[in-house]
Amino acid sequence: MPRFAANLTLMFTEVPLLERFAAAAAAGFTAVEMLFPYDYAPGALGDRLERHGLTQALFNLWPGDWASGERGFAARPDKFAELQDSLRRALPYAQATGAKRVHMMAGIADRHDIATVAAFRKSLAVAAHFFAPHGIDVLIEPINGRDMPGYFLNDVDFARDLIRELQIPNVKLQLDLYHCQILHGDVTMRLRELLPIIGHIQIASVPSRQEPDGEELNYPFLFDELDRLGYTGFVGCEYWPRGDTVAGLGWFQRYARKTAPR
Ligand SMILES: O=C(O)C(=O)[C@@H](O)CO
Ligand SMILES: [Mg+2]
Repeated sequence: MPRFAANLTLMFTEVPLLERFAAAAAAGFTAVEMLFPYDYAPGALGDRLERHGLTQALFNLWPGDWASGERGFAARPDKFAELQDSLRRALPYAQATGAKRVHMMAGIADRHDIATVAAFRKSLAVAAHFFAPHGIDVLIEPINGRDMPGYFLNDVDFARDLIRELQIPNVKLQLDLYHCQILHGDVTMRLRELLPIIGHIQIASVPSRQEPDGEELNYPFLFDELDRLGYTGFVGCEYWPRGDTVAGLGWFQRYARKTAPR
């Protein structure tokens, strides 16, 4: 059975972020993820995880000024200092939460430019080297251009080829099935092919990016497929609830932890 992680940036927004840990545990989740933890003290997050018996599956490196359009630095030759700073900034959060994977965003950049590709390769090598002693994987995620116009990493095959070519053991693919379906389709065959390099999976319905309980993708089939493939990682629920988060968890009932959290 897949191990689901509630995305606390998108889910349980009925309450402030630090209270979402309790809400996720009460709903039967055993793991959580979030986009950016940097507004909170690392210890405060670690404390909530411990208190509610939760595992932190993932968080993102600091992406720069999101409001002004920044979406990470990894493919930005002009932002290498910021990329290095984002690694140092993430480490205390990984240590306090026990997260074993971080998502490194590529940034807004042209993927067909030699300099941006070179910067991305360099950033991956540097980040992987930085996190390897801590047992942390660096993930890259192809994101569709409708949601994130101009984003560098907008092709699953490009990410696959790069990961295979680099052969850095702690560089892996974050396969968000929502983006994969919009970008390419053929999700099941991609899961089968990419399993050896997948470090994290995320889900949402397509096209609404809401509960994974209808529309284009047949999630019960895909969850069973993950079992058939022997996927042991996490599945991040990165979707916008249609309304109340708990009311929308009908799809999750067969996977929820039944015993009360600590
Ligand atoms: O947009 C997504 O999909 C993500 O997983 C985020 O980490 C980046 O916005
Ligand atoms: Mg995602």
